[in-house]
Amino acid sequence: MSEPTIVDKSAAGLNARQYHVGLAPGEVGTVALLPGDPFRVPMIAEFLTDVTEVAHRREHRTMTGYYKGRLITATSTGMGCPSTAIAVEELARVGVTSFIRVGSSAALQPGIEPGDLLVSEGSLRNDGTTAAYVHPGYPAVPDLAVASSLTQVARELTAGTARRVFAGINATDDAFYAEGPEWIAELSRLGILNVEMESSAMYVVARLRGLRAGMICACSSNLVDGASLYSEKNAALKDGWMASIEVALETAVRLEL
Ligand SMILES: O=P(O)(O)O[C@H]1O[C@H](CO)[C@@H](O)[C@H]1O
Ligand SMILES: O=c1cc[nH]c(=O)[nH]1
Repeated sequence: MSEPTIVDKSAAGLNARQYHVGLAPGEVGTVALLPGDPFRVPMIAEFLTDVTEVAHRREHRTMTGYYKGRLITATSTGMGCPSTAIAVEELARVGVTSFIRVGSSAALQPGIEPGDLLVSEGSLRNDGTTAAYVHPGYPAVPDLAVASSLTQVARELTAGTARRVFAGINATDDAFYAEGPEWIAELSRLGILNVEMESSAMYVVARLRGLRAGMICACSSNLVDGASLYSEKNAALKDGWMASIEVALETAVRLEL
């Protein structure tokens, strides 16, 4: 029997239109904002001029446009680490070098309200995707300059408003409905600020590929204060998303990402 010809995925399709995101080199800029939800990509486009919808395949919708003269790309990751890792890998192949996730996330410390802003200083990797890439002890961390700028800009843009800014370590979970009371209490006891489902994959893939990444989320609920996704205060989330998008765009401009 002849030897099998094993495909090397790290070499296949490098300069091609990418299989999942549907983008080709030259169609995007160097910085991408990454919301989870495809319906939030047009919310980012509201801040941009000369907007083009470049592609929409599966959960990955992409629009480009200009913010203060800088070409910005917005691509949705879908929910969870598997599709986020694919989006980061494929966006990197077509020219993106910096990623800022603008998401929603549940708070794990008391006193944080829906709509408040949460900047990530690192992620507890409770996901399966990054385990496929790296050793269990490998850290999932943002680019330090990006994280620090997100915090600084968020504080500046929210000064004098009711919206507050928190910075700290988040958790990245795989299973939204497996977050039971014991797990929530354990994360809170460890001082974890908030939980979401994508950042660990974005951070690990970005570090492995020599790229920059950061995350700013709007608080969607508070799992230790009884504010669930189904509570009335959730209306504040949309304003929080818009605020987080503006912070990410300003960061892209200031750091020339
Ligand atoms: O609103 P997005 O950015 O999707 O983020 C959060 O919302 C989803 C869960 O409701 C997960 O994707 C989680 O990370
Ligand atoms: O993982 C997540 C993300 C948002 N909200 C939650 O309750 N859990």
